[in-house]
Amino acid sequence: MLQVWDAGRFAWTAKATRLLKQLCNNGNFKPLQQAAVNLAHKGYSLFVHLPTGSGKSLCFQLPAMLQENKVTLIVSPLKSLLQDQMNSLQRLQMNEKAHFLSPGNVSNITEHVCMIYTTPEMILSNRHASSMLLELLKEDRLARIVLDEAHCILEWGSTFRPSYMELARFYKQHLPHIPVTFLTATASDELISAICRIFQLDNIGIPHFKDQASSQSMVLLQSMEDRKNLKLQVVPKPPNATILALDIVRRVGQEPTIVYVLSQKDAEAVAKSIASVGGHAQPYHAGMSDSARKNVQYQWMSGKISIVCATVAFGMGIDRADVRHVVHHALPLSLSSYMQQIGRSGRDGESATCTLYYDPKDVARASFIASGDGFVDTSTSHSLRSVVELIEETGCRRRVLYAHFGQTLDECCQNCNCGEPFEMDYPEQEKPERVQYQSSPSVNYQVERIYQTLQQMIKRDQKYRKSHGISRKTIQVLLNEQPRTREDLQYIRGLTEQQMNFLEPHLHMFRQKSRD
Ligand SMILES: Nc1ncnc2c1ncn2[C@@H]1O[C@H](COP(=O)(O)OP(=O)(O)OP(=O)(O)O)[C@@H](O)[C@H]1O
Repeated sequence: MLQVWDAGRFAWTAKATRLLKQLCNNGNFKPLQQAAVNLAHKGYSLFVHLPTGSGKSLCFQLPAMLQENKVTLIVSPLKSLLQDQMNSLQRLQMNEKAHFLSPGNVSNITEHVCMIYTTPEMILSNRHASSMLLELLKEDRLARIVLDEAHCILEWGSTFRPSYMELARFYKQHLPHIPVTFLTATASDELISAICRIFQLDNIGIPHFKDQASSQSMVLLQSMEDRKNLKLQVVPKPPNATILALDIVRRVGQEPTIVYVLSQKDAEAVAKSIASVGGHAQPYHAGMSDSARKNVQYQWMSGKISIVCATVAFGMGIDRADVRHVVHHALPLSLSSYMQQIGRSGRDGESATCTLYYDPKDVARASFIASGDGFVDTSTSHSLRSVVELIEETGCRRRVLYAHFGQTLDECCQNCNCGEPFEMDYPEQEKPERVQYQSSPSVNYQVERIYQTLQQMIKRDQKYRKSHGISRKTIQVLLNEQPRTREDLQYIRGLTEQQMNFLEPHLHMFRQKSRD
């Protein structure tokens, strides 16, 4: 059914193709772009989960331009991202179609405007902006809400950007019949379900093209690229800041690098210690002035400095293809952030290295920062546990990472440092103690991983329904029994014929060795 949507057979196809040529330098549609346009034009809500650089912007720009006399509201977490979009529309001489909503620029929206770009804070805290939005709603001119970088809703919504969660409340209260498009390059199954729950949308799979569309029905369009050019490594974190700085410089040399840190203070401190050992580094974080941040970004983009020590805000929308290293100075707060951040490297297809420094002591600090208020809820601890699980993995890390996002990789990528001894060559007196892994209920992680992967597969496979899914309890039994054939499955209590059919090609999953 997806092929039907991802093709040109609709009344608006000719106009959409003309607009595409204008927007993309005579290009042709990339995979799933046409499906996004067609489904949006029909009135469905969408969750577009595509890799960075795959052309997600077109998935909302084009439907916005197709709808006459209506306006699409695009909400993005960073002003710099909004500015980039405005600049590229300007280059295409299409800037009259877009309006950048800021405190000094709420009125003067001309009749040519079909896209209003803004931040969540602007809608929620600027009285003029919210009443303008409600006015558009009253006049039936609000076509759609687009939430760019949708993973921020959960990852930031409960901590340092509460306006993301408030936006969901605003939506439910005032705009529940307006279709939404969520865009992100990283989304786990859990994130997608949580967003459906928060926005009260039904994830309906791929609809039949004759179905009656509804804004409450959300269609998930996703594909993930297996970025084999990224070498994933986890190394123990030297206990001393100078030795750590030296180690970073030794690894990255003069090559374009982003070092992700957990706090603004860390960004300053790490940049300083890298600079003190000869690296060309500068900090980048939200506590700096706009001009200071722009200056660092410029220096880095133009090659004047090679290393940016940054908080999570850096990277989104930074379009530099030749980043050779992403270094995690501390734990990423979730696998979605990790995926998003490593995805900034090697976008030119050349090899790049993603190095995560791990000290078990960092887990407590990361939980504290992730919780915002020091209160660690289950979703925060679950996200962090998945990160620790990836670090602890003795097999292929890429496999674990992709499984979290519902994708099965059959073989080790041969490009992660799995199986390597977890030791480094530090000066004798500074040598960190061998990292003691915290004992963890790995079997449960394994169950969860397989459960998420199977859930994802069942959703994609039209032969099966949700009810054919396998419970966590049964997965645990299957892990214990390790069935090899369809016949073996018949001895597992409670499995239906359909479940056995579904499981049969995936029995290898239950033979992965548990690490308890
Ligand atoms: N169909 C197409 N043909 C040619 N170029 C395209 C097409 N779609 C998008 N592009 C171009 O690809 C580039 C990346 O597009 P875009 O910024 O929308 O990607 P993205 O998926 O939003 O990436 P990110 O996750 O990094 O924000 C842009 O320069 C855009 O003009």
